[in-house]
Amino acid sequence: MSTVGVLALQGDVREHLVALAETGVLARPVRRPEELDEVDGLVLPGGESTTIARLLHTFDLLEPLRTRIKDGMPAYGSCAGLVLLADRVLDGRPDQQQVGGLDVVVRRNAFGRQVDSFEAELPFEGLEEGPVRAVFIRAPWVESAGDGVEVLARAPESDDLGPAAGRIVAVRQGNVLATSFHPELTGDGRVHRLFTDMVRAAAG
Ligand SMILES: NC(=O)CC[C@H](N)C(=O)O
Repeated sequence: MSTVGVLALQGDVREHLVALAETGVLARPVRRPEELDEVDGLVLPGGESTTIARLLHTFDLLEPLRTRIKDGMPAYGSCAGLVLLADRVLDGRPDQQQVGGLDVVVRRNAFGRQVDSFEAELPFEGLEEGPVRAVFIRAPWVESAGDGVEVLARAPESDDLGPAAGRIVAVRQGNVLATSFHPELTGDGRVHRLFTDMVRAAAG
């Protein structure tokens, strides 16, 4: 059975552990480098990306995590997790250290300037059985994505969203998956299943 970790330094860790376990993998929290060594994939949860980045450094996890992702370990970042996985961040702290791995530019708290939180039904590339109910909470959007990045979902083209309309909110680049929104909060397991399928495929 595959073991999938949730980075458990800050944020909504428990909700991801539950959503992962429902896909049939062994789900466990990761706080130490030895725990990172034992997982086949890792979720970076929502929370506060500046706090998580600082704790990654304090807990000696930043370099090992970068290395594992570079070596092909599947990683899934939701909201703050997307911010951490992006190679570049706009509106982050000037000294913020990125995990990186995803060739995108992300704008932090981007939707927050329009609407602090909102929900929407979004068509999601590769997921059957209809749109995903997406919950956005002070969410980032992907400002631009490199050629190797697949766009999986966009914000609705709604006038209410102003400049946020149509923005990229879900992406995949090889072993790295990320969403601006929080599928762990809706009970719809399809995004977590997509990720654990990536983990099983990588494990062979
Ligand atoms: N719900 C969230 O994860 C919010 C993300 C947060 N605004 C950040 O930039 O870290």
